Amino acid sequence: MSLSGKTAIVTGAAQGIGRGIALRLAQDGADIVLTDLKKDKLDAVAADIQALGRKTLCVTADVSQRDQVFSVLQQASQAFGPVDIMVNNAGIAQVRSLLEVTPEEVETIFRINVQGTLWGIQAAAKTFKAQGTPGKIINACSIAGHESFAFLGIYSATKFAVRALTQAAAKELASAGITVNAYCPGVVGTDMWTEIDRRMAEETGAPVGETYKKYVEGIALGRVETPEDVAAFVAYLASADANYMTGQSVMIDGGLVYR
Ligand SMILES: NC(=O)C1=CN([C@@H]2O[C@H](COP(=O)(O)OP(=O)(O)OC[C@H]3O[C@@H](n4cnc5c(N)ncnc54)[C@H](O)[C@@H]3O)[C@@H](O)[C@H]2O)C=CC1
Ligand SMILES: CC(=O)C(C)=O
Repeated sequence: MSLSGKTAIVTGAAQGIGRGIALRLAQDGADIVLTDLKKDKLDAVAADIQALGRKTLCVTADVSQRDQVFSVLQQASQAFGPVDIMVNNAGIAQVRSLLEVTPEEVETIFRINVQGTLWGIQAAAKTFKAQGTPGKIINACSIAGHESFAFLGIYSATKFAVRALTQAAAKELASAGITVNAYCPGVVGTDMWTEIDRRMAEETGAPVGETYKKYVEGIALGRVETPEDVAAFVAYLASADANYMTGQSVMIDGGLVYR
């Protein structure tokens, strides 16, 4: 489905799933506003997208800071005019026992994964309403937003919260023609999983590589997920083909968690 003439914003676009989504939406015809904390990596993704003939804008921003997220939307509008698609992808993982996790650690992950998504929903919805246009908001949830995992309890709680925000935002924004959905990947071979595996080894004493292997063995389709697998589904959510869908957090995990 063509996204020609559309402008999309992708947070956490410097690497991993966000990079994959940005490239796929550009392949489908959208101009892309890329935002992340990592300026150099953003510039490299922008170069790849420009090679596809699409326009880009890179904005360094921290999604946990509401004013920075609103500034991204403002800069996007100034550069490209109306914004059509907001992908709230940025997030961090955390491997910690529930008995040991500290208030500071809980606060950090909730500020990024939950508040970061909320500020993205707010800024995008206010922009779409001011433009008087429909729009699509797409959030990064996870299999961990449907089933909580040991030593990933706080991370899972943030993703359950993303699912709650997705449902409430869909209900609040439907009358404005704004749809809100979320993608729920399983085990995607990005830096996030390298770090989860490393920290699982520290927390549980499992050999490095063991946790990753165990999770991957549970995937019915028998292979690790790629950013492109996730991006293909996000491209559908961003397209007119998904116009009648809202409030859903859908598994795209190769068959790992069944709901
Ligand atoms: N890798 C996986 O297996 C899965 C990932 N997800 C979710 O998908 C999203 C992307 O994950 P990955 O690409 O794997 O992670 P990643 O760690 O490879 O990339 C995350 C990106 O987000 C950026 N980021 C982190 N904190 C930020 C902040 N405060 N402000 C702006 N940017 C920030 C990082 O700089 C990085 O470029 C996350 O929300 C994650 O929770 C969900 C399910 C599975
Ligand atoms: C990183 C993630 O969302 C998991 C545990 O699948």
